[in-house]
Amino acid sequence: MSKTIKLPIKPAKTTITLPKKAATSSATNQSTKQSTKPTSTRPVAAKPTSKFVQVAPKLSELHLKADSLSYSLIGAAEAITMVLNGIALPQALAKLFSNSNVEPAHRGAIQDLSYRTMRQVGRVDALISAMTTKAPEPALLYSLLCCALALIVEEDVALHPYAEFTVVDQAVNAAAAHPDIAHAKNMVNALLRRFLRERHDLLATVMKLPTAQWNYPQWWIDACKAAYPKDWQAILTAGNSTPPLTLRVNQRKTSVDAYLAILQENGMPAHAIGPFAIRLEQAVPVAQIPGFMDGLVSVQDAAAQLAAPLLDVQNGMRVLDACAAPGGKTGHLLETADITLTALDSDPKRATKITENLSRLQLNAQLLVGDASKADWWDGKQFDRIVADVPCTASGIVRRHPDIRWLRRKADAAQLATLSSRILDNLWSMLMPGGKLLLVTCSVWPQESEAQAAAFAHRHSATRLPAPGQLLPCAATDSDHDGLFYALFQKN
Ligand SMILES: C[S@@+](CC[C@H](N)C(=O)[O-])C[C@H]1O[C@@H](n2cnc3c(N)ncnc32)[C@H](O)[C@@H]1O
Repeated sequence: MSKTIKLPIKPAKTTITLPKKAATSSATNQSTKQSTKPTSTRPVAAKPTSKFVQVAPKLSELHLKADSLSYSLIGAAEAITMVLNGIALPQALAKLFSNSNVEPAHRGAIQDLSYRTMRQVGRVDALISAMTTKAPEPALLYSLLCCALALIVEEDVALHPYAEFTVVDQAVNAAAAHPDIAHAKNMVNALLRRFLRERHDLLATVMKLPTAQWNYPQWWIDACKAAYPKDWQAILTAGNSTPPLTLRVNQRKTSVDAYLAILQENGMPAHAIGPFAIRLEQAVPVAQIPGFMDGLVSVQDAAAQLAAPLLDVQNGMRVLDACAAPGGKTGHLLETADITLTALDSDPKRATKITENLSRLQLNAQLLVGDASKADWWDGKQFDRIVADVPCTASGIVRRHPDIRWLRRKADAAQLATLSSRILDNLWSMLMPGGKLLLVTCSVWPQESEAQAAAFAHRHSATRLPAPGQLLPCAATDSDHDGLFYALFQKN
């Protein structure tokens, strides 16, 4: 059954596309006909930690105004360069912000630009390739071109957030301000102006490449087509959309109707999209969400909100949330019934997020750092209910993490499925007879989801209870959610 998520796991560190060819100013002046032959995008293994990452001047040391587009462009280019070196975008941004003391007020613009660029990497990479004869170097130069092109790549100029010539000027200023790429400011100017002159022809040429058309690596497009021959285009399209801000109402403190009224009073249009789910029409920082700090609501995708009701927890039960960080489902389970909950995660840093979330919700759980495929953390008392929100490729949440598709490798799904099957087998022995185990993934790859569930049920003669199965990512106005998989098992 195909329908749609869960929270981010750490993407594997290694696989992004780095340019094989670098730009030269003279190359940018070649005619479109000569140089716009479509070439495939260039997924190659990431280079080891680059010179840039180690020695680049801090953003704060560049002579740029922090509220200028040049500053955001070079900041985003630095983040994208880290992604090219295999670092996940959220970590890259966190590193950039702390290393360069970027003021909170200026982080949003860099973040938006970085995410926008990651959603367009396949296309802008093909455009750079079409306009150059060798890869722009250093990587920061390539990233700056990607960020600038991402702002002007739409054919429909009405969709551009800035005037095109402003983007060109600010990108040139950004290059000029950074000692590593100042030498290439004329090339930046030439390439971007050439794009503006020849946009139509250049786009018509590169859009023949699936990687440029869809903004995914070729292997990903092929895998999606093979798994979903009818739905692959809709799935890829949903993965390129900007996700909404969806809230989960804390039923211990308020109701959907009461909270919608609070939002209305605060001039924040929103509507219900699930039993506890509310979608805000306009995303805002969490600090601006009424009652967020008091635990009235949490941020959680609508599909992820299905876990707690599916697990059917009752007062007094012993419940294990086996891969719990940052605690989205932990919080929801505790909001649902008076249970004794153990929240386990193998990553100590991520586990601290569970504490933060539960303290905001004023709820309690036993927090453990440990490996769900082992039993060294277990007290030997079986659980009535277990959630196994296992580590996966996160292929169902690429709209929230547009870098994942470029960081993942084709073989990751099989490797993660092997780890998850060990976790599931181990957890099954910790479940009471008659108890229920919920398998969750935020993947759309069958080997991590339905094939995993079927093999597990077969190995353990487990009864499969009704569950949504594969929810495909969906970005419609009436139904908006990530791509999650749910299978529910009962121990006989
Ligand atoms: C998809 S996230 C969980 C999201 C969480 N359930 C929520 O709703 O907020 C998967 C989690 O599994 C954890 N993990 C990975 N391998 C693990 C293992 N062997 N044992 C326990 N946790 C693991 C990761 O650190 C990550 O936090």
